Amino acid sequence: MTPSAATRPLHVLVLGGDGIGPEVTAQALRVLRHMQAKYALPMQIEEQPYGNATWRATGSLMPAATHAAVDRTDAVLFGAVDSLDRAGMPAEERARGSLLSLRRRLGLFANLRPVRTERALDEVSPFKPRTLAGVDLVFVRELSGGVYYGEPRGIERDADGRRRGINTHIYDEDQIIRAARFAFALARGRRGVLTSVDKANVMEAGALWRQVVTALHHDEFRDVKLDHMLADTCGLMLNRDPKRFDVILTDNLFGDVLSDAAAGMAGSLGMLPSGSLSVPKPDGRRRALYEPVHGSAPDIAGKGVANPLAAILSVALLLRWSAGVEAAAREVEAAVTAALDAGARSADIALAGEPALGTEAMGDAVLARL
Ligand SMILES: NC(=O)c1ccc[n+]([C@@H]2O[C@H](COP(=O)([O-])OP(=O)(O)OC[C@H]3O[C@@H](n4cnc5c(N)ncnc54)[C@H](O)[C@@H]3O)[C@@H](O)[C@H]2O)c1
Ligand SMILES: CC(C)[C@H](C(=O)O)[C@@H](O)C(=O)O
Ligand SMILES: [Mg+2]
Repeated sequence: MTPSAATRPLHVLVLGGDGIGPEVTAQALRVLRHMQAKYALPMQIEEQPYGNATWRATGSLMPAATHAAVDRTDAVLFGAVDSLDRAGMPAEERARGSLLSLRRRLGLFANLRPVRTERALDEVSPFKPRTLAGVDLVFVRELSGGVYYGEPRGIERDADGRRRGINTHIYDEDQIIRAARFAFALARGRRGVLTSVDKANVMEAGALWRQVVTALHHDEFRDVKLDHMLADTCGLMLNRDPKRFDVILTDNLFGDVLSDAAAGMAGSLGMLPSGSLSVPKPDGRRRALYEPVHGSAPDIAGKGVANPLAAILSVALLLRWSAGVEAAAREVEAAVTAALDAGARSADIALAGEPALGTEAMGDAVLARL
């Protein structure tokens, strides 16, 4: 019999990955271990190698031991992948070890990307303080489908020998319902407003998306206010009137692009965390993966200057969604705010001429407040 989630320690698998991934994850892990001790959380933490350096050393992006750990874990704490630095890597290895196959293997479908603004960073953001004040939104990015996974895909030659790249954007209604139900329920527990974002005007999958979300709203969530918005308009509204948003439900590709675009509000991509969830397993737990929204940042990797706050805030999401300890999650978020209020700044969120802290010193600034 599967031990119940209440009796089995939460297994957390740490995969630092590439570039700044290991640097920011090291700070996130310090915070996780601190909170584990402080709240006496039943948690088993395991680190495993993953990424391009692992491939160079072992011939595998994700060696067998890492694969096995993925199969038994409840929650992955992930750093970043560099999917561009893979010259010479066989296509099967890329596919086998990719972040997309990891997400699929874990059954992740709901990618939460909260965007909050910090008053201390008003000057850093290109937006006006009056636009930023009170921004508190969360993307629910559908993570299992769309153009990321649709078949056929590939680069082929047409009859004239010209190459063409092919990707296919597909959503079935079960995928839409699953993500939408999650997003409606989330909105119900927040300010009760869901904005569903699609391109129903040009894409059949978008038209279906809109129909399915509308029907689900009618059948199960009439107490939530539903708005539909085209994805390009959403891009505009995110910088004109971001306060109008509470929960934004959207597909895999639009969610990827729009969440990076929203990072400007938070002052830096180095500020945005994310958490991705599966449907509940038989023991009641959802499998999950927590990672910063940003990537491996090759331009600053190895210098010890990356901002670890997105990774640390991803730990807050782990504490909330996988460990179920809301108080601990809030404490981490409050410690980040307090560190910023006290002037702690990594280079990406420092004003010109302002002294900047390195990655570890930013971790220290948060830990000092926990
Ligand atoms: N989930 C992921 O692992 C993930 C996400 C996005 C991109 N990527 C991969 O990362 C690689 C690089 O992509 P990119 O450069 O377009 O995007 P990126 O997110 O790595 O970096 C974009 C810009 O933001 C800066 N930045 C990002 N995170 C930062 C942090 N924590 N502190 C300070 N500055 C930070 C970088 O220095 C860079 O200037 C690519 O191979 C891409 O596929 C991975
Ligand atoms: C690295 C890449 C596959 C990934 C995505 O597009 O999902 C990244 O951009 C993200 O935002 O997590
Ligand atoms: Mg992205």
